[in-house]
Amino acid sequence: AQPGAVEPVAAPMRNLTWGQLNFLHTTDTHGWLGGHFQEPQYSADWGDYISFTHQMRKLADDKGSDLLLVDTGDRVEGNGLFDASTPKGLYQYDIYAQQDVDIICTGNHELYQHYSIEREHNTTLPNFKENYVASNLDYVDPETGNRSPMAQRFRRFKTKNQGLDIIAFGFIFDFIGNANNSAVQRVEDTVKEKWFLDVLKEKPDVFVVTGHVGLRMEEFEVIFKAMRQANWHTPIVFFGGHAHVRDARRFDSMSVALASGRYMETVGWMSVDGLKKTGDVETEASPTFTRTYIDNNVLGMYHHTGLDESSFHTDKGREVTKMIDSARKELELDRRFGCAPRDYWMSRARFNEDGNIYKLLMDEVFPDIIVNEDRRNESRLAIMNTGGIRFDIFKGAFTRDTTYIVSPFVSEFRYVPDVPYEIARRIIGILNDGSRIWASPLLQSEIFHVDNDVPPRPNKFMSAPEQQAHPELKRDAADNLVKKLLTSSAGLPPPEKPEYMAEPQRDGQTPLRSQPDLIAGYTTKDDFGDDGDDTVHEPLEFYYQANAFQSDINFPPNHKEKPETVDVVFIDFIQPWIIPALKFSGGDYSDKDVLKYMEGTFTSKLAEWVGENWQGDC
Ligand SMILES: O=c1ccn([C@@H]2O[C@H](COP(=O)(O)O)[C@@H](O)[C@H]2O)c(=O)[nH]1
Repeated sequence: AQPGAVEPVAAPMRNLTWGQLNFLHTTDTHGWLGGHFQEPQYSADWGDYISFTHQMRKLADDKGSDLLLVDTGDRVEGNGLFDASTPKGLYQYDIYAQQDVDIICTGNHELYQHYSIEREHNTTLPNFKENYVASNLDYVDPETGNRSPMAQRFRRFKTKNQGLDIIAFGFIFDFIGNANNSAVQRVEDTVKEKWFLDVLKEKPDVFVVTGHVGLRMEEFEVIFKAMRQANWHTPIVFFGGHAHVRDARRFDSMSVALASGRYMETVGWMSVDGLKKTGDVETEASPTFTRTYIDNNVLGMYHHTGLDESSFHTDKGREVTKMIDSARKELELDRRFGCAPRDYWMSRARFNEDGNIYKLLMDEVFPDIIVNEDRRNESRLAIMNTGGIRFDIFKGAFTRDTTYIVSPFVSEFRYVPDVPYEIARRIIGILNDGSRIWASPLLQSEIFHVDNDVPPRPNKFMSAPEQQAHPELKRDAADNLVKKLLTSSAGLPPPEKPEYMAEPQRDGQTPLRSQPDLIAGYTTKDDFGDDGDDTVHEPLEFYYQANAFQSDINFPPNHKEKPETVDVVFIDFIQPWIIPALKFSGGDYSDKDVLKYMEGTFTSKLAEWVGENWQGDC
């Protein structure tokens, strides 16, 4: 682990089950190759992971089984190691490439910016060559406009020890926010293509579908159905991501899926037994599957390899730890901007209570930072999406690294000037509407006048991915909130607590037992049961948060008086929802009415604010 990281403590552990074919899975690492400095249970770095995979491959060789490494994208954006350099990723791509990943695909974060698509194409692709699979993603040459597959559409190979015949795919969900030097083909169209249908006629021992796709998203369903229609008898193992959660899903008796969390907190383990090898007598495979979510720390890695501090680490692993350490120093990631006076949580505190990160932004940060000198005296509503915040703030040093961990995006603030307050006040309620208005075709044609075939995106995409993945039961609670928001006079969350804020939610998590030696962490419940986490944890609390939050700035001091008009200021990422929400509120606005509000990104403004306001000791 990195120097300065807090040491992990031993915790009650569950063992891994090995099979014929085994997988280690990372996803949504978002630049956290240095591990977590303030959370010991996730403190292993990419160098430790390299030592771990080396030792696990040795174990596989000894057992005569096979081990494959899979990564399902979103390797970039979310940590100083990637975001703090100019250009972004100056050190990250090289550090990441020290790992031998057998199957790797692309996430949406590799595609938001023109620049990161170029890096994916000219760096990650050559680094991983035939291991990189892009089943529904094309690269568009910025000079010629020519479109060609980002990488091969599928990969066929034999495993090292048993010669198992594998066909692997690499999908991305139907993402539409990509820069124009890439093109994502809809999954439902891809599975109808001749090349795909031809591959399904083959009879490998296993299909491995990697995808930057949440396990409960429709895209995996579509792929599964298309595959089973063409091929009834081959086991299929899916590896997904994007939702930032630990999850496992059973599609049928021969097909399962695994998702392995986020931010290098989790290394996913999947084992498959009962496979039939090509050439075996013509009987059907009757595979069995196991899954484990490994907490990313060296004590767990020692446990699973049966090694210790003196025998576990490899020269290469140590070398990569040094690469990370020196990159962090070059980037001055430990440079302290201020000291957070307490913890601020994204979902471990209620939306409107002290200690909630959005409350901190609404009440303290936005009124200070959302200022355009020429319009300083105008009343304004400043709106941002909760998903724009990516991580909690822990009490103590707030560093250059923390800035990017909390806010990695390059988003700026825009505004629509002089909007009648009667219209503007409704926006926040509509952004947080938990009903299905955003999916309604009527709304699309009658209110938004959308004449192309791209419907308004569901408004839950403004919230944090972890929450987007939460199951249906939250919808009713969200609907109740919306009713209150829409009828409340300011369009702000009403003063009384909506029902769902009253008690913490723990779906996806099962309380285990309360033991004094347990540390708080994931207690996952998936289609396999509730014994998936390798470390037995005390459950974390989870409170549902709104999609977007709002600060009323420079309002008349007497709260009963309302301004005639306000500037509607918002983070640029949510413009696709702000304009429809304005229309829905009765305002005839379009993208043409949107102007830049001020210089600087939210990220840079947050760092400045911390520097000016959190100058205590830590
Ligand atoms: O510029 C951006 C990009 C993304 N977001 C938020 O992130 C999620 C998507 O996160 P994944 O890591 O891809 O799952 C998106 O829904 C937004 O909530 C953002 O706010 N700004």
